[in-house]
Amino acid sequence: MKLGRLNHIGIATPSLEASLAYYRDVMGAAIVHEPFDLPAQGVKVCFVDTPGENGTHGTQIELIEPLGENSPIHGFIAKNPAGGQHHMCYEVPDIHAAKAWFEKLGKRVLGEPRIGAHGTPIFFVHPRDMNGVLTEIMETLKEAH
Ligand SMILES: CC[C@@H](C(=O)O)C(=O)SCCNC(=O)CCNC(=O)[C@H](O)C(C)(C)COP(=O)(O)OP(=O)(O)OC[C@H]1O[C@@H](n2cnc3c(N)ncnc32)[C@H](O)[C@@H]1OP(=O)(O)O
Ligand SMILES: [Co+2]
Repeated sequence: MKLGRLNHIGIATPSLEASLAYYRDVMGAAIVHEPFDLPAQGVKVCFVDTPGENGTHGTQIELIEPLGENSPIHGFIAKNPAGGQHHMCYEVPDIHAAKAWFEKLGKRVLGEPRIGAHGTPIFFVHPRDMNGVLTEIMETLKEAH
């Protein structure tokens, strides 16, 4: 597998509202996206864009707040009540080929590929197998022509 673009950095937060105020007032970010619920992933999400090339956005900050009783980030927020850096997400051209690659290396893929916040398939690889970093793999969005 070849390392792809860093699509987003996931930041867990107990309050999306407070985190958005921080990125706007302290970091000078223009907040252009609305928060939305992703019940299938147990999180409420809002993206913050960083600047990219030619007026596009670059790597995004993905703010995630627990949603529902079984949120996968409940444990993280319990250990880190103020929130913090939670995962890093890299793009790949083919999600199934990427999953096979990590599994062949003996890495623990957490569940089957499912649709993530960008509408393309994602999966996670256990942080203890990835140098301490919870790693999200995301299939690159194929633009409509
Ligand atoms: C918005 C949708 C989507 C997208 O499209 O982008 C998302 O990003 S959703 C994001 C939230 N979803 C997930 O995180 C799903 C995958 N995560 C999991 O399955 C679990 O969180 C986990 C990684 C298996 C951890 O489970 P948990 O029960 O919270 O923790 P444990 O206590 O069992 O932890 C085991 C071990 O791992 C360390 N750990 C836990 N979380 C992290 C982390 N975010 N980064 C680094 N390390 C982490 C934890 O400290 C334990 O370490 P040891 O004690 O040394 O074993
Ligand atoms: Co993510």
